[in-house]
Amino acid sequence: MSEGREGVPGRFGTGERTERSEGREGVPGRHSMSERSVAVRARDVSRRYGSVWALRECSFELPAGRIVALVGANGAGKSTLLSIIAGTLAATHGSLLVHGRPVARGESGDAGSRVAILAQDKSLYRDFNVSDMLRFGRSTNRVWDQRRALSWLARFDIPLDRRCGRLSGGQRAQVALAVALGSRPVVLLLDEPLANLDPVARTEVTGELMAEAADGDMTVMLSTHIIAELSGVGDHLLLLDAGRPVLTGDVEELLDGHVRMTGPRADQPPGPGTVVQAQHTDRQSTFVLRRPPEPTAHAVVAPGWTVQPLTLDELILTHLKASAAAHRAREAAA
Ligand SMILES: Nc1ncnc2c1ncn2[C@@H]1O[C@H](COP(=O)(O)OP(=O)(O)OP(=O)(O)O)[C@@H](O)[C@H]1O
Repeated sequence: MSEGREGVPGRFGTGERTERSEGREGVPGRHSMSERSVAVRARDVSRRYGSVWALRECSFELPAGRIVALVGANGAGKSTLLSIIAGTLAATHGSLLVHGRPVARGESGDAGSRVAILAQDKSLYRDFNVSDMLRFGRSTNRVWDQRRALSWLARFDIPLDRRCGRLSGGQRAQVALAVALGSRPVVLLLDEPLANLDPVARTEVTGELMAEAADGDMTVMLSTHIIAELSGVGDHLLLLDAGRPVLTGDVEELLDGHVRMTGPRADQPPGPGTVVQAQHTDRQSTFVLRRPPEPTAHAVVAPGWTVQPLTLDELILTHLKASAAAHRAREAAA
């Protein structure tokens, strides 16, 4: 047999549901989720490799039944975080709950907290044909939904009798996804899985995944460092920079909660909110503001100032720049 398995499946922990939590990390969202709707809750999760901190004090909540885009530059800690959620890697500090249950390494799981991870190097058994891969999925998972796996493959015209080694990279990604979906995970983690798909297939796959998530109350978390790939992919965002979450929340709410204000040179913006970025010329100032949640605060626009919304790309890049500046300031102060 050639390669190792792809990220077939799951992991799971046992334990009790815990208290409702309010904690938020980085930049807060507008409301905290009820216990039932939280798929993943991380508290101060950190991971060190030797002297390198890949993740530092990550605290966040991810909603159930949604598509979460995990975004960050190369080396930001995305794969490390996904591996910790999957239970294939231990955190150095902190706690992580999947549907209220602690993630523990090496356990076979219960149905309430099954996590499937599709890693970047998703190798299938090259000598297996696609049907063999499904049989393999059935034999290695306590829960197996053959119909779901088959229907995914049919939707994307993947021939069942073709050996995996003879499939294109994109088709192999589809087989790996079918096997992962067949294990009926409550959380499906996709580590840059769409890289081999062409843009049309990528849009189709993410659309289908959204439908699967909505139907089955499954949470999908997919990582990418390509911001341009993001559009329409996720409805919830977790942005990592240098191992720390710098922005997390519902994409629409985040977009709604930020504005760019441009006007005459000023030290402070004319409206309320947290300044994420300030840029000045001799005559003009531009502020990106995170607005406070109160609706009344939205109305304030001073004479001579214009207020514009941000695109998702702009929102992400602005927060990444702000995070990098804060990082430099921390280092300078140390
Ligand atoms: N096994 C390891 N040993 C030592 N350092 C590691 C190891 N795995 C990851 N790192 C380091 O931890 C940090 C985070 O890596 P990680 O792979 O989680 O980032 P990533 O966001 O997934 O990156 P990419 O987008 O390039 O895949 C990086 O500085 C990386 O070099």
